[in-house]
Amino acid sequence: MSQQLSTEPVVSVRHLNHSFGKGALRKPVLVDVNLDIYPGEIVILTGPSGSGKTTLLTLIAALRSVQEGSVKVLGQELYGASKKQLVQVRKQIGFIFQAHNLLECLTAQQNVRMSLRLHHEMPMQERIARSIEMLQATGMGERLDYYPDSLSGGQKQRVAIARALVSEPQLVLADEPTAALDSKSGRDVVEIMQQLAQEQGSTILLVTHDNRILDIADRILHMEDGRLARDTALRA
Ligand SMILES: Nc1ncnc2c1ncn2[C@@H]1O[C@H](COP(=O)(O)OP(=O)(O)OP(=O)(O)O)[C@@H](O)[C@H]1O
Repeated sequence: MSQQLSTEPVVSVRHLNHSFGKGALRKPVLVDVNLDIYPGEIVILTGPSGSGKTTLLTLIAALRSVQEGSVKVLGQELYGASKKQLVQVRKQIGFIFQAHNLLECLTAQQNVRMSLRLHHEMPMQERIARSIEMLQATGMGERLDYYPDSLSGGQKQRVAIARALVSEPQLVLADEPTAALDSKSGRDVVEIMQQLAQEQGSTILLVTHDNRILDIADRILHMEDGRLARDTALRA
């Protein structure tokens, strides 16, 4: 990706090591991980269960502390960063998880609008308009006022995508977004993610076991035993 080499990476990881447990029970989970992800890339992180994918994703998400090495996200070094700095980074990331984490007491539209609550400068009318627009873009325009318990798994995941993307984050992190879905719904949700991210110029890092969606990636990173074993470019 020659044109990207001159661009600053959105995510840059150097010599990252991570362990769980202490003393004799200490278990290394990530071993000397190095990677760069550039603006606009869709990168899939795959590998066997227990290979460290979620641990790596949560470190990049500023959801756990970096023990050793460097993790730079959107220009901020996370090693040694303060709580305030970590919160600041998290605010700029869109999250999509397997368990969509929608608030059951809020409608689809209210769930999406929640994502804009930190945008104090944005008038309420605009927040509402953007939330509706994003739900329409994910094919949920007919169900704006539905509560999560009356939506199917695929529909909930579409709401979760709308919620993650409505603030136009530079970085979207997704952990098994299709795991709870049948193959058609799974394909649909990743295609929506791909299309919206392309329109917004967002970068996506997506952890999955789902071989049916690998082709949406620009690059596939394969983890084994805590190491990055392969880095395969699908599109130059
Ligand atoms: N909080 C924790 N405390 C102790 N060990 C943990 C913790 N979280 C994860 N582990 C261990 O770290 C290793 C890597 O876990 P991780 O969840 O990162 O793997 P994964 O590749 O995402 O797996 P899967 O595909 O099954 O989700 C596993 O052996 C797991 O048991």
